Amino acid sequence: MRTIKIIDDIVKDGLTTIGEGYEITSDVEGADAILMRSTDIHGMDMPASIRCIARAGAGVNNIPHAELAERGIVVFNTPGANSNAVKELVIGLLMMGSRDVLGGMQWCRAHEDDPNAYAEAEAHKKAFVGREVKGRKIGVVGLGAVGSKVANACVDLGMKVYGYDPYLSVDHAWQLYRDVTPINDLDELCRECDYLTVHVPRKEDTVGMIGAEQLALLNPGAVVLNYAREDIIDEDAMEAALASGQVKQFFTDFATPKSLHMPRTLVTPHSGAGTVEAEASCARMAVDEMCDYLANGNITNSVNFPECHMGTCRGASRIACLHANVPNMIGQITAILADASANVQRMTNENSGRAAYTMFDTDEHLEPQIIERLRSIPNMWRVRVIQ
Ligand SMILES: NC(=O)c1ccc[n+]([C@@H]2O[C@H](COP(=O)([O-])OP(=O)(O)OC[C@H]3O[C@@H](n4cnc5c(N)ncnc54)[C@H](O)[C@@H]3O)[C@@H](O)[C@H]2O)c1
Ligand SMILES: O=C(O)[C@H](O)COP(=O)(O)O
Repeated sequence: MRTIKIIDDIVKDGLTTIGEGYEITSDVEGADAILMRSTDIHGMDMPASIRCIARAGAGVNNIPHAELAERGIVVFNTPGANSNAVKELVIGLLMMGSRDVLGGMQWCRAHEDDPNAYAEAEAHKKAFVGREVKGRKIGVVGLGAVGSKVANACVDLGMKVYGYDPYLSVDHAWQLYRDVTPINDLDELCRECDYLTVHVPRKEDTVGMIGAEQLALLNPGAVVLNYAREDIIDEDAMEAALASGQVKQFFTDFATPKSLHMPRTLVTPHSGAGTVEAEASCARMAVDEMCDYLANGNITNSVNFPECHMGTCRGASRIACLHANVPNMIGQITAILADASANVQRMTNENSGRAAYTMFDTDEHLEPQIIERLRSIPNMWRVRVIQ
């Protein structure tokens, strides 16, 4: 029986693909895997039993995945599974930023006991006149699963859409409408934008990437949206831009002590991915990735190990080696197997960044001392006997 510790609120619907042979445990100690969302687990005492962590969602800045790789723990996320939810909310807020919807509604509510409200509303409605997004310029920072959908939706709304993403994947490039103009320079993207929206992961080069300089390049009275992470946009710079009127309205998904007190800032409680559909599809994808890894050693959508697929084990045994991406690892592994006269049926090796993964099926079970020899290879992070 393999055990899974669930951290965070994972919807029941999303757990339906957990098959037989798995049980949910309340204790992380001794668990095989963790299924989680946004809880920050930096500094968590990670039990040696944990083999993988599946993050039901996109952002993994809450997980020390590089460090965990060296402990042989595979971290998964669920690319794209909540991107439509974020897109829909961002587009809704874009509309709110163009028309003072909230102000108008508040005015009406404030007049609920006024018998002349109907006539007064007619007289007052001029105060809530907005502008149309059609023909306006929007800059989209990050054109991944969310950004590409937002960019395309803005094209559909008749906006002039510009995108900045130096690491744009081929898949996302294929998904982008031709009307989205790529810009290779962030400042150039920001210049004269009426709207700016950020959709990048939180990492070293994205923290604070939108600062005073970038905000000053927007058209006066611009609307800015942050549905990525709280510190992609420098909060001090945003506060100053709101105070000066350079930014007319700021929408953010992050209720930081500062954002909650900034003028003309509408804060949502990290609800970008908050739809029943997105929660279920993230959880299902995370569960599938986790179960396939625990049962078969296959790796799909890991952020700290390469993709690796060998289907189910066809031999007597399947061994997975998680190790550093350095020369001569395969040489050392195969030398030990040759020494043991082990017949390898199938073998695969993949690498990405600092990590590599070697998996093989053998005709017979390997003796425990052979497994120990594999474990003792320098730079070997973990050896799993899967079957
Ligand atoms: N508010 C929410 O509930 C919510 C929901 C989903 C995602 N997010 C956040 O949004 C981020 C993006 O989500 P996604 O699903 O689109 O991820 P994604 O990985 O599909 O897309 C991220 C894109 O950012 C690009 N990028 C990376 N570094 C960049 C840089 N320095 N400059 C410009 N572009 C850069 C990548 O090339 C990629 O195309 C997530 O990492 C997460 O932090 C928030
Ligand atoms: O990165 C993500 O996918 C979002 O921020 C959603 O986070 P959540 O799973 O905590 O809603």
